[in-house]
Amino acid sequence: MNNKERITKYKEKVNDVIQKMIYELFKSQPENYIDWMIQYLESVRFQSSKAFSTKIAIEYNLSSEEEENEEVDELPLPVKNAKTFRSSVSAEVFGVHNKKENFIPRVIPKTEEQKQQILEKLMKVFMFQALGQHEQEIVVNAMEEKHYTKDDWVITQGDDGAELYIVFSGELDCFRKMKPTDPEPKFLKKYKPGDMFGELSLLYNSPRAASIQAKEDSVLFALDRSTFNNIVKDATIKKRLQYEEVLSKVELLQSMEAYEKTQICDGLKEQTYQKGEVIIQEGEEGDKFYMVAEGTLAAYKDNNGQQVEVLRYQPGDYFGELALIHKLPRQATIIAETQCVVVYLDSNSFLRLLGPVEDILKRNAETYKKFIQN
Ligand SMILES: Nc1ncnc2c1ncn2[C@@H]1O[C@@H]2COP(=O)(O)O[C@H]2[C@H]1O
Repeated sequence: MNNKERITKYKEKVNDVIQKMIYELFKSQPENYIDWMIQYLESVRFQSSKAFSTKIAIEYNLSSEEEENEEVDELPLPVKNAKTFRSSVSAEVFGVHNKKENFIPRVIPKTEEQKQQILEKLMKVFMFQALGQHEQEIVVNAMEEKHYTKDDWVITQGDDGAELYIVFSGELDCFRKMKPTDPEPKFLKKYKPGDMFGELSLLYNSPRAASIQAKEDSVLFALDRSTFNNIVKDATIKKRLQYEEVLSKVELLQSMEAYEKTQICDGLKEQTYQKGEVIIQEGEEGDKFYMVAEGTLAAYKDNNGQQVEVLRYQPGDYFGELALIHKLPRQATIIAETQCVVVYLDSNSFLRLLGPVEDILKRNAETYKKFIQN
């Protein structure tokens, strides 16, 4: 490429950003347009960094023609040509258009019994678990009961999304066309009572990434975009961004789909240990699976009263799976060698979310079979 061509290409790139910014600016007409533009450009910088694309990494639409033959599950930025599924992610993701101050939550009348039933289901969904009582009440009040008969489509891939759903009763199937040219969508998963879906387009202001059909008569509770935005969206995005980086270092999870990894992020809890603190004690019952986010740790086994070091862990490593897979007592004591940050899943979430890598876990566990008591 000669210098003239380079400048032309450069101009195109700069113009593209400026034109989009002006378009968004005129659309929202903020009073303080300088602050708005700074915020917008920061969001674009964040958006176009590689870190961002792997972090948001929720591209369930398709990208450019060159990639047309690949199954893409990352977010291609910026938006490309008309042959693709619509893939834009609005600046709303970054809070530019979020006007929280005017939020008046909707209230759909319900009996106390209905409220209790909704709350019960809500508390099984990770992203609602951390809510305070007042926020829980707002969400429960805003939920709308919806009935679908067998074969009804609840969500159609490519549509705009206005609600997320929690399954109260019934069963639904999730399908997705991986490429616009696919004749048939691929079956992805089933949804049963207590499951949640339809959150992606609310989180990232993107088109529906998959289609969902009732397999039998089903009752769902729908939460509107405005309540979702004001109560759970920021915390969920923050958590996903924060932990996707931690999970990206865990080799075990590399074969998992981006969407499955986001589900793990939602379920993670975090704990810090000081140097010398015991995270797991040999012989005890185990109910958590850990991944190392920061610091180093070591595993010791008791050998006639002597503690013998058998393994070391660093960021990206995991431990605590044996007790959960094989229902064994803890096979080693794990101690923090430095100050450590670990993220963990409880045993139910571990068994549910790590199903796709169970074989790898079992295979890897073979390597320390020699340490396991008969
Ligand atoms: N692999 C997947 N990729 C994208 N969406 C998925 C996947 N599995 C389940 N879904 C759900 O399907 C929903 C379709 O609507 P949304 O894009 O709003 O949110 C999506 C997710 O809740």
